[in-house]
Amino acid sequence: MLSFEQALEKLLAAAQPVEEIRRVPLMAAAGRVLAVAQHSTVAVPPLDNSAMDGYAVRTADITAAGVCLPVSQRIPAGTVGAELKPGTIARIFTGAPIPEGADAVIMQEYCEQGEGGVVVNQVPQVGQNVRRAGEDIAIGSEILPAGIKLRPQEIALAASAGLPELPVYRRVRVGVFFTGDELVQPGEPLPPGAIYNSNRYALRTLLEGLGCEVRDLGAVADNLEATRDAMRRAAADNDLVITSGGVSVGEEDHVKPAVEAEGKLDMWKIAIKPGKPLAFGEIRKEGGHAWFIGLPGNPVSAFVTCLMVVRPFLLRLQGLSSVMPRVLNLPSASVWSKPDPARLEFLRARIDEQGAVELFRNQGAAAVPSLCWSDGVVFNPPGQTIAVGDTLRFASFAELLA
Ligand SMILES: Nc1nc2c(c(=O)[nH]1)N[C@H]1C(S)=C(S)[C@@H](COP(=O)(O)OP(=O)(O)OC[C@H]3O[C@@H](n4cnc5c(N)ncnc54)[C@H](O)[C@@H]3O)O[C@H]1N2
Ligand code: MOO
Repeated sequence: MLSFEQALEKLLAAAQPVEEIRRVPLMAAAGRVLAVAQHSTVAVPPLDNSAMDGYAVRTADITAAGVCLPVSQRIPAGTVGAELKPGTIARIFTGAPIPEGADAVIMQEYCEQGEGGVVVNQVPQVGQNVRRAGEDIAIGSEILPAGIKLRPQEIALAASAGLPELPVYRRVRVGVFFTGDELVQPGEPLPPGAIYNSNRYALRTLLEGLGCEVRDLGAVADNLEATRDAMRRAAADNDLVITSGGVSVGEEDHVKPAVEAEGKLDMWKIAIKPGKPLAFGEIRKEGGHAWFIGLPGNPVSAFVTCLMVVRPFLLRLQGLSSVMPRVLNLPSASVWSKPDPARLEFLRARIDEQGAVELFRNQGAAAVPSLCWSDGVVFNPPGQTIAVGDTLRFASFAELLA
């Protein structure tokens, strides 16, 4: 058996970011992966400006509270004032540039109308309520590193530096299909011995959520010719082909022989639960190959291995530099007395209001409700029992599915 770390190491050693890079308008860049680091060609803010509505002053003119000074100009945001005459103050608004000669802004709450001017009821400090040019973004500085997924906040940062478009990696294309004579689609009647094809729905929505273009070939007849044909079609336009089922030791399935006939296959046993059997390989196509990953058929196994094993591989194809989920150390609210002696368990769990981890009672490899009830998974090392209060390593679905 491979350890979880060994399996990831092998996968990540194979994965390279897709080669094509395209420039897309900023508005279309959310959710994409930035291919080239970005630097700001402007300072933000561009000029020293006021953080408050009030009066721009020369601090030397106001050595005691109660001084009355004439207002020599008015500076709304979007305009640039003249040099501030000594012995005067300037009406100024939030975001407006500080006039030459002024070195502080007094909030209007500390000022009142006086005879022939404004009475200032505060002694200002130099720099008070002044936002310095470049204090948020220095000109020429790197604002976005390559290899990050662009969220609304990164789009905002690019916009504030005036960038109209960004270079992103092309979306990764994944072909999926499903074999198994027992599978029927939701909406169809369920004959004896049949089950609904839930993996199709799980994997397709999960992969789309991770930013992939998914080509879904649907259910494929359970014979070698149809499976080989589906492998070729799934590989043709795509970077990666994913199937579920037929990777264990049974003889009924055609996924393994189809991949062997159309490319190369490596059968792995990974010391994880759920999700021990996994097929990794490649399918030949014009000009190269598509990667192949065969997930186990059990619905929870397929879902969890897709998140824990396929996801890092996929993120690397997408061009992301950080591919492992953040793991938090949290106290357990549950007991776990029957750990697997040899495999790392991914236990479905949720976080209670105290921030403690509760384990779902049914950790079976087919129990889809465990995924819905949970907020994420606990990484439980082989043979480790759990008592209330023990520290658990937890990764959240909120992060794994985004
Ligand atoms: N003798 C052994 N038997 C099994 C072993 C083993 O080591 N020795 N491993 C077990 C483990 S672990 C898993 S996981 C499964 C994986 O089996 P396969 O990947 O070959 O999957 P199938 O046999 O095709 O299906 C397993 C299970 O999942 C259901 N299934 C399949 N596809 C779907 C789908 N699209 N949607 C919903 N459910 C699906 C299928 O009906 C079976 O119930 O093997 C164990 N056996
Ligand atoms: O470990 Mo299998 O993946 O039982 O479900």
